[in-house]
Amino acid sequence: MSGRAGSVAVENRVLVDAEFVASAAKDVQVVVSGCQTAAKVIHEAMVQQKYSMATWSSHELNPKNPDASTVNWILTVDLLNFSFWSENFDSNDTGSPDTQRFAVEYHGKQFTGYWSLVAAINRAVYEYGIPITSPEYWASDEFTEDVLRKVFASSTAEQVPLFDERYRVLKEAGRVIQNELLSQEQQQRKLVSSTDIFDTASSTTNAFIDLFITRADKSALKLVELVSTKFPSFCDTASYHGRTVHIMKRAQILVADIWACFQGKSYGEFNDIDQITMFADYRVPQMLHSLNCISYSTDLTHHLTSHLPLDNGDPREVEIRACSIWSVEIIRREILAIDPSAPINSILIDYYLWDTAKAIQKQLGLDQHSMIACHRTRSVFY
Ligand SMILES: Nc1nc2c(c(CN[C@H]3C=C[C@H](O)[C@@H]3O)cn2[C@@H]2O[C@H](COP(=O)(O)O)[C@@H](O)[C@H]2O)c(=O)[nH]1
Repeated sequence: MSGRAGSVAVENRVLVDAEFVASAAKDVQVVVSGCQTAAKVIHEAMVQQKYSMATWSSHELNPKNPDASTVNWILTVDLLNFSFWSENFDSNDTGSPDTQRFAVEYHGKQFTGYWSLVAAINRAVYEYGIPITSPEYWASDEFTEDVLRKVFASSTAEQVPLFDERYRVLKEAGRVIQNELLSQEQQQRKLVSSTDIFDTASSTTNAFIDLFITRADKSALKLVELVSTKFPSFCDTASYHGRTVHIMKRAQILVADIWACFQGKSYGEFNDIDQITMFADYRVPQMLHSLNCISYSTDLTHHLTSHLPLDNGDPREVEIRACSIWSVEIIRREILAIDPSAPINSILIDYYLWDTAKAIQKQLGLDQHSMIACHRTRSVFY
């Protein structure tokens, strides 16, 4: 499977590798019959709910009238979009701040999980006046651990997981963008005979747009490749059976969030967006398992229900993530077989499954008996 991007075909490594792992997996199986059944249910629900890329902006905390600065907002969120599950609190994964799991108070409400991150970013920008979405700020001496501690100030006993890694990821991203700007200016200087006509004042505000989105030339796969090559924290791969497999969860959701936020136009225009796969996090696999799209071995089931940790890169963790990607690909193909004109892709199927899992958590207060526990991997990749 390859995306046709501009003149050069960019191979869809994530999908090729997901199929490879699914065919070799021992502890996780993709249940094709379950995917076919789920495809009908998901398709009908998405039609009924009018679920589309516009749903992204309907979320309370997501930006409504996007402009160039919104790209930096999305970049910030998706650089930090990892590992919100609680080690010692909320063992039934209810998502409630009453369990004292990490929570952020914003606009008089408590947000946990992924939404605690978005609330923290919005609170920093709009209430604290901290320019936390500026790559120039990340690279500056003003941005210290104490500032980030204020950004992630918790309203419960638990602090944000992986605080040190979050600080390192932003600092690293600031340096990457600064270095990219520098080398671009040096190249441009070489091209210009005399520097007096060359405007050296480069704006880092739009640096990510100029250095990455523009260079990707409307190819989603190219943009995934660019960010995962330049930003180590986006380079989400694993070694499985001696082969490097590409998962690229945050690089792909970064592209998807830009596409959805700008509704496929402006900075969100990509000619191969349908090549982006499901985002291999820890929440959607739980939903796919409950829909019988993937199944776990007895040993793995016991491991998860016992809340035992699973290392990033453990073959079982790679199988959960890759089989989830492959099962959503089968669901996508099944929906298009039912309705070839359905305006869906793996992004929207994923968003729908994630939003639905969160709605179930909120309504039922997820307990171990209704859905299998999420796998517990501490990682900056998801
Ligand atoms: N596969 C997939 N994973 C996603 C998302 C999102 C947020 N997207 C929302 C924004 C706009 C869209 O409409 C979605 O509503 C976060 N995550 C991941 O989940 C985990 C957090 O879970 P919990 O601790 O329970 O909140 C963590 O790994 C995080 O990286 C998604 O959409 N798909």
